[in-house]
Amino acid sequence: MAKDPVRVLVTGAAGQIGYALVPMIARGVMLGPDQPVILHMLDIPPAAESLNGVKMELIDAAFPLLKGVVATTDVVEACTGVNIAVMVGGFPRKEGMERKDVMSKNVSIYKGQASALEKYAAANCKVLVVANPANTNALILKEFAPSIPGKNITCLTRLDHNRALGQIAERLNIQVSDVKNVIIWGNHSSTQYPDVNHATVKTPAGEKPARELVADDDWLKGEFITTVQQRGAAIIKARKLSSALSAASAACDHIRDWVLGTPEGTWVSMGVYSDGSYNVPAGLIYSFPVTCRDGEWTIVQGLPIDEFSRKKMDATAEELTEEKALAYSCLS
Ligand SMILES: NC(=O)c1ccc[n+]([C@@H]2O[C@H](COP(=O)([O-])OP(=O)(O)OC[C@H]3O[C@@H](n4cnc5c(N)ncnc54)[C@H](O)[C@@H]3O)[C@@H](O)[C@H]2O)c1
Ligand SMILES: O=C(O)C[C@H](O)C(=O)O
Repeated sequence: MAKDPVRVLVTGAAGQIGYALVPMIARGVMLGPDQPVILHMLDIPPAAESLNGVKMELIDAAFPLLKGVVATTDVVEACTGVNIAVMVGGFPRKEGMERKDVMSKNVSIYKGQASALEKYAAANCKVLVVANPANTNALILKEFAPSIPGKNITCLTRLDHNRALGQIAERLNIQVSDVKNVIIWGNHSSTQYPDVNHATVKTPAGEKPARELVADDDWLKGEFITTVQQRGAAIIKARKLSSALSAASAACDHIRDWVLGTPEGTWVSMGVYSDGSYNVPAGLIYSFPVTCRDGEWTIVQGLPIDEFSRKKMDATAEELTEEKALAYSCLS
């Protein structure tokens, strides 16, 4: 029997991530090849004509899974009945800026849209915040939508996770699909901690620790970490625009694994609210290793943390605590 369509909201849908993301969703990349979807696309009035152009292209692409398109500048219409909300709307940073430099513009958007989601989205709507500063926007959304279960509000660090997999694969000259279980801890910012201590690589002789195969601690503790931390800035420098296709693809990976589950023996990184695991201050939206099953994420517990990792995990938590205070000062 055909499945009922799932309503997926993409805010900022006329922007560059939106333009890459909506065809992926309509093709089944996010929710699977047998899951019909109805796309809800929100943008602001100056982008209305462009948003309508995206709608025209979606119709022209004749996607078999796409059962309807709502393109609107009305936040209530956009949020009504949605099962999944991918929050991309906001302003990207430009060359030379840190992600928190877009804080004052973006957090107020998230405060406003929190109420609309709370009132009009479907019960149990899953929310993914992509717009920067992603963790803090998600925190604001969570705090201003108290009736949405905290577990349903997440932010995107899967792009950083995928970047880390990519760097290990490039270094070892192997397929990226043979690398797994890297971790991004903390903020989607230059203080994030990409951790390979538990990562493994599939080899003809079985799974081996990535650290052992790379066999270069200086690189793993130095250039590997800074490359992943600074990758967003490197893309902006190269394209004069921030990452879009990789961000859209990572957003699909995040929702797909959350809804359909992570493969056995594999974890992924998601920005989720901290319950105090790994001594991360409770209540922050912090990136952890998680497994997903039956539509719920669970933080992977019990991983040994060495002193090097501890310092980096604490530094990124501290930045998130500061960002939270800054966000509230922008809102007041
Ligand atoms: N978390 C991540 O991994 C990650 C990766 C890449 C980009 N980003 C962030 O995603 C965001 C979007 O990036 P982009 O390159 O698509 O930017 P963009 O400027 O191309 O698109 C953003 C869109 O949001 C719209 N918008 C602005 N205010 C809005 C509002 N109140 N409601 C709805 N829509 C609104 C704009 O009109 C625009 O169409 C940025 O904040 C960027 O920094 C995050
Ligand atoms: O770095 C940015 O500002 C965009 C995005 O967060 C990224 O990581 O590519």
